[in-house]
Amino acid sequence: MTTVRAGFGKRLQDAMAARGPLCVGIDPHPALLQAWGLDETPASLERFAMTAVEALAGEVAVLKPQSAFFEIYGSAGVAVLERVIAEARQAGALVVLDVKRGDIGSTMTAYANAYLDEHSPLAADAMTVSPYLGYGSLAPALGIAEQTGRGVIVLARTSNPEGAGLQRAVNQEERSVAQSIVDAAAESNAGADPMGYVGVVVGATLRGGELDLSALNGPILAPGLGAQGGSVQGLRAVFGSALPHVLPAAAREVLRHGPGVADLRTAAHRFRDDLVAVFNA
Ligand SMILES: O=c1ccn([C@@H]2O[C@H](COP(=O)(O)O)[C@@H](O)[C@H]2O)c(=O)[nH]1
Repeated sequence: MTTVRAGFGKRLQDAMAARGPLCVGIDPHPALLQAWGLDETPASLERFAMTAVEALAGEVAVLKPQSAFFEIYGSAGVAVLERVIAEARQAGALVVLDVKRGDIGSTMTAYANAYLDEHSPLAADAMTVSPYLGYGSLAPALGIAEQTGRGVIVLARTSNPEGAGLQRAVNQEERSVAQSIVDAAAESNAGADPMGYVGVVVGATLRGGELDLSALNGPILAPGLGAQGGSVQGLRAVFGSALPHVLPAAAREVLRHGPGVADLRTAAHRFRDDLVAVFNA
């Protein structure tokens, strides 16, 4: 295990300051492949994903490949994912691998080694994890992330409508499940400056005021912009004073402008400029 530079919180803050607060998802949906004139083969997957990397990795703060869309193609798809991660990082983007893993501790160690260890071909800057087996079960991933200067981003209050029933349920301490995840992440980040390595996912599709994010001291990944109905203009209402820690994310909203590299870049720049205006308002 090799330690990389500064911690993930600091690296993310620097990237957002330099390139703007935008994370673009690399989600090779079958419908997007078709819209780009591509078929559903590993060669087309590679063409799609590497075009997105070429257009965006030198421009935006974070790229977030969605592992599922690569896994569809088996080992050929995973090989493309390896290339996406390596070349995006080489071009200066931070890579958050959206894999949403979560398991008992011993297996969690293996997942963390797969996605966060420097020597793994799939090592990203951060991975998404599911806390459904309990926040404590994520400890191996938190440990490896902290030691290697990487991040872990924990599902808290997701962007999809089906998440509400489970995530808004109230526990014995009268905290919602989502709030208890935010509170646990806040404990992991305590004392970190400028912010810690444990992020949470909170959808950009939510109404404001549901969660207290004031003590988190970590990144807030906010998917759901565009295709899922979340709006850039609505971000301040959703996140309030936590907005400086928010990393807004969109995949289809940017990728639908392909397959031209220049068109993708222009769409990302426009999106980023809209976000900067809202963050600075
Ligand atoms: O709460 C969540 C957590 C993750 N996602 C992922 O983000 C992208 C969203 O894609 P869009 O095209 O911008 O809708 C996708 O990979 C999801 O798995 C999320 O949407 N919500």
